Amino acid sequence: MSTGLPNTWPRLLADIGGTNARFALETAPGVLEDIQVLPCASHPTLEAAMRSYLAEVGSRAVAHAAIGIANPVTGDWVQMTNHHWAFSIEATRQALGLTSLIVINDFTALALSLPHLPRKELVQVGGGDAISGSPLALIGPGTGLGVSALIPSPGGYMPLAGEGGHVSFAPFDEREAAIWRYARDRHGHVSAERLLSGPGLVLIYHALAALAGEAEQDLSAADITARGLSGDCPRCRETLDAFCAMLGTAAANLALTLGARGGVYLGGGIVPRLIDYFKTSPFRPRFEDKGRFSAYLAGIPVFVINSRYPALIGASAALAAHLEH
Ligand SMILES: Nc1ncnc2c1ncn2[C@@H]1O[C@H](COP(=O)(O)OP(=O)(O)OP(=O)(O)O)[C@@H](O)[C@H]1O
Repeated sequence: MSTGLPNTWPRLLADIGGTNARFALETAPGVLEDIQVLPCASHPTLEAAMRSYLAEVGSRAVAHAAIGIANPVTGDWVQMTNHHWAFSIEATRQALGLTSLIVINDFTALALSLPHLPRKELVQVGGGDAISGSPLALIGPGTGLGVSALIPSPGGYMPLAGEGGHVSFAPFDEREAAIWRYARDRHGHVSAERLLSGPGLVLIYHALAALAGEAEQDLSAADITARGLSGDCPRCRETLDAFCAMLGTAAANLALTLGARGGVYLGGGIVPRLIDYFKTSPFRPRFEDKGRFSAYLAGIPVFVINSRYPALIGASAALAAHLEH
């Protein structure tokens, strides 16, 4: 059934993370204009942020909108995992006078963008060629840890809508077992996201400082990165090395689970900020350190997504598919 007026432009696209909300107007297929990034904390609700953006860009009539958001989307009521925004999709659609509003997980949106990203915006970190017709895995640390994939099907790629950031963290060696114990003593269940995220960088730093019997400093994730990369703080550097190694384990686990010989894509806001260091960090050796499956993993290319607004491109693809059916 047609959803009505599918060719009405502009369309409103949004990518809502735990820290930032990114908005754009799509004025023709794949053409994004007026991209703005608003801190989520500056607005009491998503609807208020959307209204503020639309007012800012001039109140052009928008009929269709798509949102990728950092939480599971299981029905009409949406509750963010790492921020307090919560809303009804239908009430928001009506309040904003939209004909259609679709809401999908932000990493489902990011997965949908993968076939559309220019090669020059992907930084390959090891491995061989992608095997066409195979699944593409996606994992990305930011405020949280997003996970998704594209699975080939006769009708094209199908995106996964899972919550793979919340699987249990799997320590690889004694140091990681000690970090796991430190985290479990404070938080109970230790998910992968607990350590592989911006807050996770801080937690790993605290754990390593405590294990070394050092007084920890009050450092943010960005501070740890800056000091680790500049060489000013060996414990910060150890934190980055541990973080990248743990991400290698998590990415390889995902690749094995999915048979992702089409490649593993790394999204989120953290890895692109570390990109030069990341290429020679413990990430890739750890990715391949999987016993009898080391050769299998050695062939899989890893691509760091170095695009500015990739999830908006995925939201555009999701909306186009929705309006065509
Ligand atoms: N230079 C840096 N190095 C490492 N981490 C950083 C740096 N700058 C910011 N961060 C962390 O990155 C996280 C924000 O990630 P991102 O830019 O992906 O935002 P987001 O899209 O709002 O997050 P998400 O989609 O995961 O909810 C925050 O936890 C922040 O502390």
